[in-house]
Amino acid sequence: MQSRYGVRPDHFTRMNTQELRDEFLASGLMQEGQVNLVHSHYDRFIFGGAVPTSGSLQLENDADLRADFFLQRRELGVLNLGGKGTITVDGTAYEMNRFDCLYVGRGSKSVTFASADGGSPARFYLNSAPAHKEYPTTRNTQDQANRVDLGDDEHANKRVLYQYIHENGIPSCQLVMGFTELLSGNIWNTFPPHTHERRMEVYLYFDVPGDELVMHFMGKPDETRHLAVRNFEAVISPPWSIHSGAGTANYRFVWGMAGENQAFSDMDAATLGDIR
Ligand SMILES: O=C(O)C(=O)C[C@H](O)C(=O)CO
Ligand SMILES: [Zn+2]
Repeated sequence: MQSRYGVRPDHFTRMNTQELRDEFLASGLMQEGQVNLVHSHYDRFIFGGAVPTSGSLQLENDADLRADFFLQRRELGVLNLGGKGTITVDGTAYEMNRFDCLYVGRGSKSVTFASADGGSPARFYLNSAPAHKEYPTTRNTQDQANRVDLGDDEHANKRVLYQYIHENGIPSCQLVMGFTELLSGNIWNTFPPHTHERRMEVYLYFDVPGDELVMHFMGKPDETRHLAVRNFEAVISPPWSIHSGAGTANYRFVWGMAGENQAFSDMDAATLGDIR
């Protein structure tokens, strides 16, 4: 598991492109036959990918957690972004179709991932945060997620949010998780942007076609920088940073948050006039 230690806003403005990418961008998360995890020290959020092919993969404990097992003091959210698969939690198997989400409660000792067809593997995207109590392990389909329609064609930001783990959905200690899809011909996400000093957030971009990319914007609203992001790359957003993107084509992205509260609407909106 890689560690990312975090940066102050005044330090952030002095970083060059490579330094920004090294600190905030995570690549290579979805490698076939592997589990790859990144541990951000913002809210101790762990994110990554598990792509089982011929055999199953285990969510292994990590020495950095000083725990007896990975979920001893943590909760986990998993979204399947690939082919059909199964997640087995302490002996109970959950069938996972594309866009099914599984919440796994604190205290679960064994979590394994498998694909129905290794040639078209499940691509499990994982978000985990420290947890103070156990909530039930729960699977929801895309139909069970809360749908929120945002944006309009005039601003090229028409998009649909699917909220799975949130205040009025699957209950959790602090994890909030779902994904957003841009409708055809639309390219902007989360613009005008916002910050939420109470929560950090990670975006994983996916279904970015071919060589297309998303220019992801971050920083305080009046000191923005950008990262060029490809398919299955994630960006860590510190609580003080906007998180927004414009693609050269349309795309989807998973958002996951942890921190002080779970109120999705607790955002400090930036106006277009604030952005520099
Ligand atoms: O398209 C959007 O707008 C989003 O998906 C916003 C994220 O969900 C977010 O930033 C929540 O804080
Ligand atoms: Zn946000």
